Amino acid sequence: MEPILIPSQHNRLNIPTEPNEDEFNYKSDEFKGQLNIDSFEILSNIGSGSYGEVNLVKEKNSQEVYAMKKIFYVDVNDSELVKKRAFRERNAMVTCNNKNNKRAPKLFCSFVDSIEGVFYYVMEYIPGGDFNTFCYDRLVEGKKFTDEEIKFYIAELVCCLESFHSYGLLHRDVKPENILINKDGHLILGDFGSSKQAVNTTSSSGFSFSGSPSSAGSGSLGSRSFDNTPPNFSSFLRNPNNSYTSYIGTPQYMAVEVVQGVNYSKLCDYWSLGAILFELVTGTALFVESPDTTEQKIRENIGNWRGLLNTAIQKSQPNISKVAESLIRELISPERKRIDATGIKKHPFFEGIDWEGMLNLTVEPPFKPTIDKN
Ligand SMILES: Nc1ncnc2c1ncn2[C@@H]1O[C@H](COP(=O)(O)OP(=O)(O)OP(=O)(O)O)[C@@H](O)[C@H]1O
Repeated sequence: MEPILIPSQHNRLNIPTEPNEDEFNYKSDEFKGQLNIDSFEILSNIGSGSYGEVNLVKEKNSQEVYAMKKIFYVDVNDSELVKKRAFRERNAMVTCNNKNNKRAPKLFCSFVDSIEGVFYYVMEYIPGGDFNTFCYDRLVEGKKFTDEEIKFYIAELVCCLESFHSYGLLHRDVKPENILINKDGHLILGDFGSSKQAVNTTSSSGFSFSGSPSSAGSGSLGSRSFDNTPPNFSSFLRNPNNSYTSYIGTPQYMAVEVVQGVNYSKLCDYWSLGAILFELVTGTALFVESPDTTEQKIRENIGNWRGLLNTAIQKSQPNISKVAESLIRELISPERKRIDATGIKKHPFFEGIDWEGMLNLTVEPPFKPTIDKN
């Protein structure tokens, strides 16, 4: 299901009509090629989403292989919104690069072709496919995830989210399709088009933060604003006065506060994690009754989450352990009560887990993808 955005909410953002190439163009230290589409040979199509497509490409000089995402911004429904998403994505990836984040695809370069109206991102190719396909295949094979497997994958996602949030970024579209599997079987968080960066609006009293409209439009923002990580960042994200209200995400995984259009914080990503946990444990989606369930109905279901969660948990007995149920209820919960990474790590569901190893990607994944060498 595609992410939903309400354009009027995004028009607050002041983005130049023509994308500023200086702000969008980016080259990592390792990348020696040209910022030009002609420097790449397209090998195959890897995937496509609502805003563009991702191809496997080879840089002609170095013969290095990359995943290239292209996003078209002319002749599309809401060009300004698409541009805004493109800058957000670019900025979030640059931030992750600067922080040497191992849980995000590395961005080698980004550039814009203003004649064709396309944004390009040249990323590290993550070859194990997406987590949605992986889960779906398991379901079709009738192989349920074991508790140990679920523990591993949810812990990996906690590490992804914790690092992302630590830079002041909210992902806002956490769903299995946006999670990639690397060659070793570790999970990597992708698709930052819906992300939001808090802005350092230094005040006389030191750091203060707001969801200022300029956050998505500034090309260098990702690398600049969090060089001085605020001491009190997590409490900012919890503070309703400083949080966000844009309606964004993918219905089935959207937190109730996002659906209701009230203030939300990084905790919206942990609701999505709870919805994924429910799916891994039960093999069914929490707020979707059938493939015919409309987006409107899903939103209504999320509004009535308490009753639906109780019924869904009852229906899933005895397949759902008490400890898994407890973690689901800590995540699919009102925002003020929901736990974040700190709380999640202490939850008995994760008893015995090596969090240090998880963080460093040294815990062996339960599954290693077979990589097609061609
Ligand atoms: N770095 C990468 N390496 C390998 N595959 C990738 C990479 N980035 C994206 N993909 C594949 O391409 C698909 C589409 O990418 P992505 O989700 O970023 O596009 P999108 O248009 O923003 O999608 P959405 O509809 O979720 O907004 C992903 O589901 C994934 O399968």
